[in-house]
Amino acid sequence: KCHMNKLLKKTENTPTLEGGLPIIGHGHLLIGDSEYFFELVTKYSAIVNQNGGIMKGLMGPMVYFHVTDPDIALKLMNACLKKNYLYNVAKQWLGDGLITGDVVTWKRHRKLIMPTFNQTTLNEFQDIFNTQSRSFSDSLRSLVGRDVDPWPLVRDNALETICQTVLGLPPDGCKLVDEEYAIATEEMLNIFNTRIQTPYMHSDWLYKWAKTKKIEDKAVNILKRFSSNLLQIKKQSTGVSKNDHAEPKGKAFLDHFLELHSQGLLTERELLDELNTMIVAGHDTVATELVFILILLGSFPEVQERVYEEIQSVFDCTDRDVTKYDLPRLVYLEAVIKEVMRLYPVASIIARDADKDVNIDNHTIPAGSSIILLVWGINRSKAWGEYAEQFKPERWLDPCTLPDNPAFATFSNGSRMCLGKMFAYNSMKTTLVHLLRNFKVTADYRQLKLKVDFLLKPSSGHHINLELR
Ligand code: HEM
Repeated sequence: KCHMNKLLKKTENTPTLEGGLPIIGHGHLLIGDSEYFFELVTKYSAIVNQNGGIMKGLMGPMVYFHVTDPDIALKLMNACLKKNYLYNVAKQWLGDGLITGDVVTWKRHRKLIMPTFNQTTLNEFQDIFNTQSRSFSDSLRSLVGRDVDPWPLVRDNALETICQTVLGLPPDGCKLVDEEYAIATEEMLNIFNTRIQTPYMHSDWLYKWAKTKKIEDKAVNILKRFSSNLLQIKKQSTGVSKNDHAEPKGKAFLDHFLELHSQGLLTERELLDELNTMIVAGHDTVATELVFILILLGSFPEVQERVYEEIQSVFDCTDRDVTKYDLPRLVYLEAVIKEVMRLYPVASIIARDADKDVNIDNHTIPAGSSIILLVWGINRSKAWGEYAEQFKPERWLDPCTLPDNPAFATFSNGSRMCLGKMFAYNSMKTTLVHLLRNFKVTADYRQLKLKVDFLLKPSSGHHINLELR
C-alpha cells in the first residue's frame, strides 16, 4: 500500500483512466476477444487524445501510461528502449531478435544489421520487386469479376519477396511457403493476444498449464522448422568465406549474418532468432498494408483514377518495369500509401518499459512503469487537424498541411523504429504500379470490421472486386 501511495504521488500530474477497480485496477478491462481489443485501442486512443495525450491506468501494483501525444511519444521511445514484458510472449518464437531482444543484444545486433538496409542493397532489390509484382498481377487474373479475398495471394507473394530479397535466397528456395506456415503465423499472433488479454496468462509459470501453450508449442515448431529449412537452403546456395571481412554493401542481410557467424561473432541461435524476426516483420506487415491500400483505393474511385493517371504519365503509358528513378516521381501514389498507413497502422500499439524515472513536461514516468504507445491515437492526434479521421491523401502533398512533429508513428519513431521502412515503400509502390495498370479495384471500406491480433487485421475478410483495365 505504501509503495502504491508513493507511485500515485509521483504520477499525480497525469490523469487516470476511468473504470479502475480496487486492487486489480484496469486489468479487467482487457478481457475479451481480438475484435474487442480493437475497440479498446480506438476507444482509449480517443479518450487519451481528449485528455492531453497521456493518461495512466493501473494493473495490480503496476502503472501503465497510455500515450497519444506525438512529442511525448517520441521522447519516451528514445528514453525507454526496453520492450515491455508483454513482448516476452513472443520469445519462444523470436528469441532475442531485434523486436523482442533485450537492450544490450538489440544494440549490438542493430549495429550489425543496419548497414545491410542501405540504398545500394535496396536498389538491387528493385528487379526482384518487379518480377514478384508481375507474377502477383498474373495470379490475380483468375480472380477477375468475383468478390474475392486476395489475402492468401498477397501474403504468399510478400513472403516470397522477403525470402528472395532480405534473405537473398534463390527463387526456387522461396517456394517452400505453404499453408501450414501461414496458419502457424496466424495462430501465433492470435495466441499473443489471448495472453495479453488474459491477465493470469501474463505469468509464464501459470501459462505453462494452459491449453493454449500446447497449440503455441506446435505452431513454434512449424515456424522454426521453416526458418531452419531456409537457412539450410541458403548455406547450400552460398560458399561462405571465413576471410571475407568486406563491408555489407549491396549484400543481403542473411549473407552478412552468415559471415559473422562463420567468424564466430554470432551464434547460430542468434542468427535464427534474427531470421525468424525478419521473416515475420517483413512480410505480414507489408501484405496487410497492401490489402488496406487496395480496399481504400477501391472505395475512393476518384483517388484510384488519379493514381492511375500518375502511373500512365510517369511510365508514358507503357508497362515497363519500375526503376529506382521512377519511385520518387510517384508522388501521389506515395501520398495514398502514407494516408492509408496513417489510418490503418498495422502495429496499432507499441509497448515499452521505463527502466529509470523519466520526466517529460510535468509528467513523471517512474522506473518499472509500462508505456503503451497508442499508434492508432498518435496518427489521429490533434496535430493532424480537424479532419484527422478522414482519408485525405492530398494532406501529404503540401508541407503546410502536415504536422510539424513526429505524428506519423506507423513505423514507430526514434532509435528503435522500423528498419524496413524504405524497403516497404519501394516494394509496395512497385506492386501497386503493376497491379493498378492492369486492374480497376472496387471495394467498400465501410464494410471493414477490424481486430487486433497483435497486428491490426480485418476480421471481416479483405473483400475486393477486380476488373481488367
Ligand atoms: C508496411 C510495412 C511495415 C510496417 C508498418 C512496420 C512497422 C514496424 C514497427 C511499428 C516496428 C516497431 C515495433 C515495436 O517497437 O514493437 C517495426 C520494427 C521492425 N521492422 Fe518493420 N514494418 C514494416 C515493414 C518491415 C519490413 C519490410 C522489414 C524488413 C525487411 C521490417 C523490419 C523490421 C525490424 C527488423 C524491426 C525491429 C527494429 C528494431 O527494434 O531495431 N519491417 N516495424
